[in-house]
Amino acid sequence: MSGGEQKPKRYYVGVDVGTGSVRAALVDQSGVLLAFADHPIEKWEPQFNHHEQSSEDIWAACCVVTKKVVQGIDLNQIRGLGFDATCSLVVLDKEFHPLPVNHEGDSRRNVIMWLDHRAVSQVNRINETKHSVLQYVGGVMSVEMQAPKLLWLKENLRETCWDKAGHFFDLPDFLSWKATGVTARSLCSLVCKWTYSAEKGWDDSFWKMVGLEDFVADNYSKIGNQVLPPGASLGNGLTPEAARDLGLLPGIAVAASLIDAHAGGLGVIGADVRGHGLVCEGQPVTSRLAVICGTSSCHMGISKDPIFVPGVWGPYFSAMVPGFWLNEGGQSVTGKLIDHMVQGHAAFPELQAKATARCQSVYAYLNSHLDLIKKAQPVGFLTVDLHVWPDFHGNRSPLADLTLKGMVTGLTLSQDLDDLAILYLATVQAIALGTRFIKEAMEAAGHSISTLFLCGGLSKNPLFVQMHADITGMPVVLSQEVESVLVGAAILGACASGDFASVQEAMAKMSKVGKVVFPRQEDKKYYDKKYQVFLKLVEHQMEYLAIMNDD
Ligand SMILES: Nc1ncnc2c1ncn2[C@@H]1O[C@H](COP(=O)(O)OP(=O)(O)O)[C@@H](O)[C@H]1O
Ligand SMILES: O=C(CO)[C@H](O)[C@H](O)COP(=O)(O)O
Repeated sequence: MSGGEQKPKRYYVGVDVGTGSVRAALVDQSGVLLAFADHPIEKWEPQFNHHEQSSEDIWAACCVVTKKVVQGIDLNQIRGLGFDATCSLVVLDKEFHPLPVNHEGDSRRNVIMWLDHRAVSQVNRINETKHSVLQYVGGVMSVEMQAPKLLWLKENLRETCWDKAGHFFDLPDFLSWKATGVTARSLCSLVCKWTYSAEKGWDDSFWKMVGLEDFVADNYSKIGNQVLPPGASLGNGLTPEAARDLGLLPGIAVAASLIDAHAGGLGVIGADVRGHGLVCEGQPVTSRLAVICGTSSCHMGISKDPIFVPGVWGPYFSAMVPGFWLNEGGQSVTGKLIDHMVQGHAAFPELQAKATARCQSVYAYLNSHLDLIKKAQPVGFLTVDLHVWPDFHGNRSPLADLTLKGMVTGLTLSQDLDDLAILYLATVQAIALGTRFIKEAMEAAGHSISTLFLCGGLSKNPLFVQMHADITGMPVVLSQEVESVLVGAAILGACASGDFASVQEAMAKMSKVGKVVFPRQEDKKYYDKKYQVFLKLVEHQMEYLAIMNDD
């Protein structure tokens, strides 16, 4: 190439399937987002605790957003494609057609969503086995994982679904199959949600013990017997049919995928932090906790050696950063809880009208309203007598108890906008207190965490970010690209293309620090007291349960 000529640019497409929408981005080699698009996806809740989606609807949304972000680009410059998605369960028949996961027989609804809690009896029986694989999910399997859902299908939809099924995919693996025709699964999905071990493979005795011996008999062909590390290139890349659907060229590299939280982790955890005054600058990467906050929040901590944290998923080997063990704490509803509290309040129509009049989101309006009513005190002090326990959808970590319920104490007769704003604040604080609870459990087991790296939809909320800093007492790092989960998906595509030698190299080059939010040390005493009350709330809930169950 002569001196004046520029090297052709290299781009990657990342696709992120969240709970409520699909997003795509065109990303360059330094991790800058050049184009972004999103599209909503359908959700059904046919009965309480049953949550379903459609894999065809999700794929159609992936096509819409991908076509949008590559508009006007020379397609030859797109080198790789990476997918991440929620860890929902997709069911297809032997010819790869959708099968119903519901009593109504509606085959369009062929996805049991990650937050579906239908398989309570199944997960209780699985946990009673005390099988050794349970050590690698924090000691207790979650109802949100795949084994209980598979058992539910076998026990409840034998003829219409189970007997006809040919393929059970985690959603991220469904997407990579749809793009390439390759049925290999990502190590990430299988290790985190399906009890696969990166070192030992499937454990036949587990599946036999829980009543799913069918998988052993057919050598795991329905749930995956070919496993690849995230970022590995799949088959011959994008098929001509998928290329047509997505508006890309056939043959471009497609990566083995990641669960969405894990893609967020890749997108933020490896950034160069020099020059930001952060204590983690002189510490190993294991001092960083990535917190991916969307519909749910996931707390991703890595370690060189396995750490067993009761009630926190993992340790999972190489499920996020290759060569590292991962522990994944979580809160099942966070964004969804904030939306629920705000939208269910009597003053919501007034809030909506006022926010619309100012062309603001309801959250931006509430944040400025809190600033107006706080008087001389810091905003956070408005909840001195209002406390929330946030487990409206059970506790994922560190109590691993799906029977726990939400609690609010400090209600008055008021239902005005001030009341809504303060309840919203107490809910945001409860979620941050939950993060502190998880972080302390991880530290008690051997993690040493000094810095939070936040991403996901909730990281766009400055109040949410500041409360996480103040309540945990740690600085919160936000990425330069607010859509860090998409950077993580693009890192996968970049690795599959061969443009980077390793996931670590791509992480270091493509994730960048944006803003850092430091804790207000002067408020520490107040939040320590809120934390004390927070822990009392759950203690009291358990006491109520004991009283009511006492004959
Ligand atoms: N601009 C914003 N300001 C405040 N909160 C937001 C904003 N955008 C999204 N959220 C919150 O983030 C949540 C959705 O996050 P997102 O990462 O899009 O979810 P998912 O990946 O589960 O689809 C919503 O429930 C909402 O509470
Ligand atoms: O279990 C998870 C990750 O392991 C997530 O909670 C699940 O994938 C949903 O993610 P999101 O809240 O971003 O939609």
